Amino acid sequence: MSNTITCIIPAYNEEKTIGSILDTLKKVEMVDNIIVVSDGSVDRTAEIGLSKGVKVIDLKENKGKGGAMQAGLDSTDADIILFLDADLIGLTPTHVDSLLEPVVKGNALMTLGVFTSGRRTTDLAQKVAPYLSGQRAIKRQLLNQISDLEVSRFGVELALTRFVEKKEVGVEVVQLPDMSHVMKEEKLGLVKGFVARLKMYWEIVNYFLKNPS
Ligand SMILES: O=c1ccn([C@@H]2O[C@H](COP(=O)(O)OP(=O)(O)O)[C@@H](O)[C@H]2O)c(=O)[nH]1
Ligand SMILES: O=C(O)[C@@H](COP(=O)(O)O)O[C@H]1O[C@H](CO)[C@@H](O)[C@H](O)[C@H]1O
Repeated sequence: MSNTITCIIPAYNEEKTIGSILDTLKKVEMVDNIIVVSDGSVDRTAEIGLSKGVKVIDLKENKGKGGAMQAGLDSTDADIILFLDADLIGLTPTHVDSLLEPVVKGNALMTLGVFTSGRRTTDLAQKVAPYLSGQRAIKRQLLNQISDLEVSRFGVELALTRFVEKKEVGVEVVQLPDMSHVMKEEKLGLVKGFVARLKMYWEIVNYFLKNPS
């Protein structure tokens, strides 16, 4: 069976890291298309995406992570979607292959990537809450059944996780060695970063409160 694979990268002001992620992705044979969704970025994120020759959706207003992911989905009919964050450090083609293979081979409908042996802080966060990871490959047919991604903001990972749990769908957890991401406090400074972190937690809790079961 032939599977088309599109990688969607929601990106909000990620000019420092998006370029190297795209360089890595372009080396992966299995990936047919790459879409960067610049989520109201005010830096060079969209420009860098275009300079790397990938499709860029340049949202004029910030819709939140879930909204950016949905905008990417609306513009592709690929059978398998790979979601990656735009602030990854240490992404290699092997990581990408390991996220895709179980879904391509039909051994899982979704994979979930978890950082290991990267940096202590980011490893720990994913150990505590692996289901919040932004690195996943997932069959399109599943995504079509989830109606509220667009409005979920940072609740999007919870939305995906709860959906697959409810449907009792096969999920494979994939270890992503030596990978990390740039933390909010590193991107924005201690105070603004911490405020952004609280806002993210609030968006996750808010999604949970609105969707209690
Ligand atoms: O309003 C937003 C907030 C975040 N993101 C993207 O979603 C991913 C994960 O967000 P972030 O890096 O802030 O979360 P962290 O990985 O630090 O938890 C990154 O690619 C962000 O650029 C987005 O598209 N819109
Ligand atoms: O690991 C975490 O606790 C958070 C926050 O990361 P940082 O505080 O920026 O290191 O990041 C994850 O959770 C977000 C919300 O579900 C996801 O969108 C991110 O992709 C994921 O890395």
